[in-house]
Amino acid sequence: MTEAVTLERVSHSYARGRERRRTHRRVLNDIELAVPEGSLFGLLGPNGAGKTTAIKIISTLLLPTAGSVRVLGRDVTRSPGDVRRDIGLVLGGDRGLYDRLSGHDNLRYFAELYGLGGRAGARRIDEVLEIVEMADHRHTRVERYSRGMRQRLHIARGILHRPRLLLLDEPSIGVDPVGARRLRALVREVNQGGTTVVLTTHYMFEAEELVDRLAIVDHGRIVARGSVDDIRKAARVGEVLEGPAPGLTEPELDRIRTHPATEGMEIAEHGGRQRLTLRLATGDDRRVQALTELLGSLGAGPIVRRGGTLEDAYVKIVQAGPGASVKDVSGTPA
Ligand SMILES: Nc1ncnc2c1ncn2[C@@H]1O[C@H](COP(=O)(O)OP(=O)(O)OP(=O)(O)O)[C@@H](O)[C@H]1O
Repeated sequence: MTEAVTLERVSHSYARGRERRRTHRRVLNDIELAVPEGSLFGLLGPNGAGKTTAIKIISTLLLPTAGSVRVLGRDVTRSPGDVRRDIGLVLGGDRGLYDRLSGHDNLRYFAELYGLGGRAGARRIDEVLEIVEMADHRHTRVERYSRGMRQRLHIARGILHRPRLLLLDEPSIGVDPVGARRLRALVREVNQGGTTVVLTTHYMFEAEELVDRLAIVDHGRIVARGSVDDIRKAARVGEVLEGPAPGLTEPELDRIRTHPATEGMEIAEHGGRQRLTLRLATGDDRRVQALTELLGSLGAGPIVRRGGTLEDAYVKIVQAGPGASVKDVSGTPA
């Protein structure tokens, strides 16, 4: 399988201060990453982990302090211009569009920058406006667009020149659930059209629904990588029991915590109500049944039994900290 992106021992430090007082802060540390061509790849991690920095390095906006980065077979340091022609970049936030121009005129401006003028350019603009379902709003000024519409226009701009690789930094941030669902469908469609996609997100269900491979970055290091299933298995998040558990006393919670079917227990407050999540130590139905009955007798319920989610795995991995070895949590190498 050919790789669309490979990072080998990539590190990056930002400089702070001036001249003799200058210090360097390392925010990426020996990153190894391989994104297969055609895949929809997720880069996940807590705030400040280094995801945007990695996206900026892949897109040639930043030079890595150390290591080698190849994008679609080219070295980003030696051939940044060639790399740029083949990639689309959509950074989060409100930057990058001209508010006073209509969606159509924004795209015309960017099309000309890409050397896509004339009839071919006009046809391509119509095409991408259809793809992102913005044709009806083409003549409306961008300042009147909702956040979801802006994000769709950003993606339209990102795919105008038919890039082989599309980089999306938090595409659905701040977009309402209906808009976010449309965005996910759009990203999937772009990927199914043959474009490799690398996206960052804080929404685990979004990653779970969209990506076929992912890497979790924490404090500038990769702490897990593989498919969603690999990560769930490697983090050993098996099944969980979950449900409301109002007013349990400490001794009652202890009985639940020390039950042989319980591996871990979390209590969360939702709207003033306690909710219990129990990671199961075993798939043995009789033991799980006994635990469910204990919960029922203590007034907890209704209790639901479900498989561990990517979010369960992510929380476990990130809480283990960057010191935890990659091999403890990662599946097959990404
Ligand atoms: N231009 C810069 N100069 C100095 N430090 C920076 C710069 N950009 C980012 N950083 C720092 O580098 C670290 C990594 O930032 P980065 O934006 O890559 O993280 P991130 O994983 O994308 O975070 P988030 O999820 O919050 O967007 C952070 O500590 C951030 O403060």
